[in-house]
Amino acid sequence: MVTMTVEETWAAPQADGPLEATVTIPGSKSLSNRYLILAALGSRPVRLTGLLRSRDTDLMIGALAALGVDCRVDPNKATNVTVIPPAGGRFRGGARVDCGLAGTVMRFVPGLAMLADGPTRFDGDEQAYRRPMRPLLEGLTQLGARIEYLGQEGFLPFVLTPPDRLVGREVTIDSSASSQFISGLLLLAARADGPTTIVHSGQHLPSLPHIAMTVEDLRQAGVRVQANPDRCRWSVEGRGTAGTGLPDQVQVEPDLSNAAPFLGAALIGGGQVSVPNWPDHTTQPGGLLPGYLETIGAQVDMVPDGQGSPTCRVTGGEAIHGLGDFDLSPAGEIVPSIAAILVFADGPSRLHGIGHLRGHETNRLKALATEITRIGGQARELDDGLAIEPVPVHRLHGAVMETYADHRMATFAAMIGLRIPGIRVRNIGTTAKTMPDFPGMWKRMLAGEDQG
Ligand SMILES: O=C(O)C1=C[C@@H](OP(=O)(O)O)[C@@H](O)[C@H](O)C1
Ligand SMILES: C=C(OP(=O)(O)O)C(=O)O
Repeated sequence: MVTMTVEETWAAPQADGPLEATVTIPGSKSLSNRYLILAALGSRPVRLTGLLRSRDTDLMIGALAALGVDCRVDPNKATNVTVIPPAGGRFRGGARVDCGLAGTVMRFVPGLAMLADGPTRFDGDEQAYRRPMRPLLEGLTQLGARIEYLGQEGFLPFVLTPPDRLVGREVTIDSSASSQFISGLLLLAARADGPTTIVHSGQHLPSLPHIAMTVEDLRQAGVRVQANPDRCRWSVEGRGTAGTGLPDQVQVEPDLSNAAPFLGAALIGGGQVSVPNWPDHTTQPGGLLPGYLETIGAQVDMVPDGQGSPTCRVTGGEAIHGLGDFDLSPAGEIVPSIAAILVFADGPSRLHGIGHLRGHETNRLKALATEITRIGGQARELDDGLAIEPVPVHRLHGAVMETYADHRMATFAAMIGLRIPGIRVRNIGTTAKTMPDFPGMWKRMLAGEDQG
């Protein structure tokens, strides 16, 4: 294990007065990586604009390149990328795919490997070896794949050998550990010969907005999908080698989950933070954020912007309220940001429906309980979530906070540091998983520099 001195940690800046900032948020990780996959599954070049460029999307671009997809980055603007699928829609076998710690890469790219002309080897960060993979790989096995596990069964690393031909059929998996298993199968099903029906057999299904996002993006790519989330069934028209047909150019929405630390800062630090280009309609779970923040005590205004989408302006209120018993299963990925705000609440919160966060970048329930306790707060894991009790702010104190290679634990710690002096953060660079320059953006927000 690498140990770090205090000097190597990042001193989280405190808010020394009410915030007054406009922050432009880079493209959505989830949309960027879906569009990259959907473009690769098509038969014509697609130009993606406003694409997120961060570790997770660069890993996706690297994975596509390894499989024979030509991804051309605009030399004048790195967020514009043209994706050129391989001729005939057949991906290059014999590839090695590095998934890093990216759920979207490890759960979506094996689908592409089903259409390759040879086996593909999947590997990733050591920490990724603990992220669940088995239900996805069982689904792919039902579609004809052969999986050879190279480490622990059910986890990375593994080799996937594709079937000679991908034929649609009914596939049943338990997706309670991650919605990404269903999304990965849905994306691939667009290229099957004949229809595919995907059935979820488990009790709980997290992150339903992310599944709705996959369905909407497939439809945008001309693929017919019947979605019955209430019955846990999704059917996809298989378009065979005709593949998907995204428009020639697709603009990516800002990442609304990455907006959460900045908008949440207005509650913790006081004042106002605005995020421009807030989509009028979105499938991103971050679309639920304005409503959550209002419940917690913020004032939220959607300020019209004349021509484009409105600006979301969040103003911190007098008090921060606990959420009581609250189901966060639709928006698990923003739990660390919500939790950071709730540390300062005047009442308790019991966040439910998020047991699957134990299989995220790290065991987030354990990490959040540990880090809240470390600064003098009170939190404990629940079977399906996290309980946070109010503690007077003068009892909270500085500490060196761990981030567990988890970008959202790093932004969580930065949020805590807005109000508590002496917070230092280990490995702030881990935020590069989904945000290219979080420390710079945070500093500019605190300085009130307009990033709009
Ligand atoms: O499909 C996606 O883009 C995602 C789905 C969610 O995964 P889980 O269902 O595993 O939480 C989310 O947490 C993750 O950040 C991104
Ligand atoms: C869970 C997350 O990421 P991943 O796509 O790696 O699952 C996340 O970003 O919060």
